[in-house]
Amino acid sequence: MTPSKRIIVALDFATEAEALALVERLDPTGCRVKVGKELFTRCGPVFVEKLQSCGFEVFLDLKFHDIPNTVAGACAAAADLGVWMVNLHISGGARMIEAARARLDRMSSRPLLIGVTLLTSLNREDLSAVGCPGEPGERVLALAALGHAAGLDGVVCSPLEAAAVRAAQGPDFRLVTPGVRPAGASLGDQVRVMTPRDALAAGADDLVIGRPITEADDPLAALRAIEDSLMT
Ligand SMILES: O=C(O)c1cc(=O)[nH]c(=O)n1[C@@H]1O[C@H](COP(=O)(O)O)[C@@H](O)[C@H]1O
Repeated sequence: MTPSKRIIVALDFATEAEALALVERLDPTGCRVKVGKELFTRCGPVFVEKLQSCGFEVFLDLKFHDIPNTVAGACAAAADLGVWMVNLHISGGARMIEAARARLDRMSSRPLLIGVTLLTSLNREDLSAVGCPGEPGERVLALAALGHAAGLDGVVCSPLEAAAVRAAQGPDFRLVTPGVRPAGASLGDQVRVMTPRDALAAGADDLVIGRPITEADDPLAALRAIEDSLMT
């Protein structure tokens, strides 16, 4: 796989027109795209199908978190939609993940099932405030282990935790990392971040990148600059 195919462009737009304006300039053989809560709530499955008909592999990022039966059904719906990757929150527990995986395994083809460990917008203080004292890295490692044992194909984590998760979970466990910022780029609400190049070096398989591309004056040039930074 070329380094550029490692990039998943987060289509966090308010309208289909804005998303399409960028997507029409992207090469589906060079990157993947992510549809998250905002765009999916506005445009729904029809927009995902439109992306797929243009040749894009779609990461459906709805971060399911509910009782096992409900999450299993939602994952089956994602599989029916034909998406490449779907995610859930590992904090929903082992039985929720096992139910999702079991339902997907009964289907003729299924998306990669990925679990969110700890949102990249959270730091130690945020964790403590919601009753989970301790280091973010420790919590990520524990959740990744739980998720792997319950049947996940991989996890979403910050690139800061990628090397430790890779060491603990082995080479075949997929590491999807948002919290990626080119040197000097605005962090926005992200807290646990690394540059694209450092994230890859730390062992990330997929780099999820949104605003550094979508909010750039020239999004395509921003994407190309990130791709170039991965080659050098
Ligand atoms: O699951 C995700 O994709 C995700 C998990 C996480 O912990 N942090 C995180 O930022 N994301 C998503 O990754 C994208 C990052 O976007 P930017 O911060 O604009 O690069 C957003 O669409 C988030 O919803």
